[in-house]
Amino acid sequence: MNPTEQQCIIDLCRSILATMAHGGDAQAQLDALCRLQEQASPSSLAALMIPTHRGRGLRVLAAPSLPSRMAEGLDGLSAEAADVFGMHAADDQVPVIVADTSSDPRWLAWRDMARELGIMACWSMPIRHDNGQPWGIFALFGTQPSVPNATQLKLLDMGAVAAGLVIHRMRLMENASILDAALAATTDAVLLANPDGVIEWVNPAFTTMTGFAAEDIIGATPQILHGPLTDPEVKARIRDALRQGQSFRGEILYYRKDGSLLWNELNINPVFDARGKVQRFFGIHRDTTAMHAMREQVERMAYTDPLTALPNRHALESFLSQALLRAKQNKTQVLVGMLDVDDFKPVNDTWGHATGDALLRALASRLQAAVRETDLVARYGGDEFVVVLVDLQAFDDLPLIMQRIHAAVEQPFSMRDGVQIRVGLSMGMTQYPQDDADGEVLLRHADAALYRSKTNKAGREAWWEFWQPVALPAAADARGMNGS
Ligand SMILES: Nc1nc2c(ncn2[C@@H]2O[C@H](COP(=O)(O)OP(=O)(O)OP(=O)(O)O)[C@@H](O)[C@H]2O)c(=O)[nH]1
Repeated sequence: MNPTEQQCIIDLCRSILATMAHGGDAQAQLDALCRLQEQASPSSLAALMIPTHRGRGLRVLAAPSLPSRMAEGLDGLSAEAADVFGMHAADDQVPVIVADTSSDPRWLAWRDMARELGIMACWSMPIRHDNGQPWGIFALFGTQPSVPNATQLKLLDMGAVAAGLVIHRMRLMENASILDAALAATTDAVLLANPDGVIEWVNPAFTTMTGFAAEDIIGATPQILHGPLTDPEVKARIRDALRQGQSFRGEILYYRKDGSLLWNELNINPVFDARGKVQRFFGIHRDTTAMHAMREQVERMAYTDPLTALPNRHALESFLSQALLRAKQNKTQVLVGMLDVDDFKPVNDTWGHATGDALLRALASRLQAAVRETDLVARYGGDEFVVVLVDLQAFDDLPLIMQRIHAAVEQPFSMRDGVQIRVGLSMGMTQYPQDDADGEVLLRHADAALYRSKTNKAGREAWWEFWQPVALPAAADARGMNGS
């Protein structure tokens, strides 16, 4: 290669590098690469062609100097043409030189078209991806039959490599913009954090979901979303998983920017670099607040009596077993009282079921007001209620508590249309640990005591009855108490 040719290569190389370094529009760069080839090989026209979407034929990607008639003629060339240009050749970067399209047998099928378009020679160089897949071809069409000299071949080779880089960048940008569009369209919030958990990027749905704009949160860590009710155990699980470069999937309670609660189904995955080191964490957040509220409501309903809104029998059983456990630990006593309204049936019969319902509701709130917050009043069914009095050190306060409970029925119930209704109350009681340690047994004892109280309703001295293994007539006096 003589000094002039060497200089020519150096000049083109510099021009290619300048074009690449300039950045900007990929199409403009490809056009510039075509023009540089044309400068190096006068009386030739350059075209960059890439496979069609289905990969069978060819379409023109850049051909700034090609008359439109020629570009249209080349656009959509068949798979066979792509082969002739060397696109699928097994060897890497081997040019295909057709010195004379009118006599070369490889151009037989396009001879007429070539003559019509004035393509008399064609030098083409395949452009390949790292994985060997063909990305396209860089072709120079001569208006006269000709073969390239060594310099021209070298320049074509360099042009093809540079075009490959630009196409690669184009593909990356296309993929990135597809990804951007998908992330912008999803209703899931997406977050990208560095290995230290510092947030680097969030999508628009993240802002919609949390109220935090990108500028509020970029540079912070997801702890900005935590609050007093965020489960520390879940936080620790996330921390541990990420520290070990593992994924995390689970539900966490976050706080929106305005302080409102946000239940989130969280899916965090590490993104590794080529050496297997965590490079980023990719988090997808799905808002489960509505689902959570619904679940809580269903759970509440399962534990709540719909008429009085008191805890139901199910809730009573779990409360009682917990209360007994605590009482065992703290060596305190628990009292279980089963209450039944006296002569409630006539209320329904006289004033109607709706009035009966209203009375039960009013009685429920009076009973609830009569006990401490830590105690429990539950509706057991019909006109029956259960009180569980916890943390009793001794039974000294019992007369007072009983008085307060009975006070619930001492004032008449004011119903619609000025109707005043009075009812009585009966109660059967049992106590932990004296009578039993099992909640179910204690409830049975209280029921049995209530039954005895009801049986003696007409002639009884007290409105309540303690459970006794054997029915002793002076049960109340034996415990040193007097009923009202
Ligand atoms: N309004 C209303 N009535 C109910 C409800 N559940 C049960 N009852 C009625 O409550 C009454 C309870 O029956 P009892 O306890 O035998 O009737 P009682 O007149 O209170 O009899 P004693 O308890 O022996 O004084 C029945 O008439 C049931 O129909 C309810 O949710 N609403």
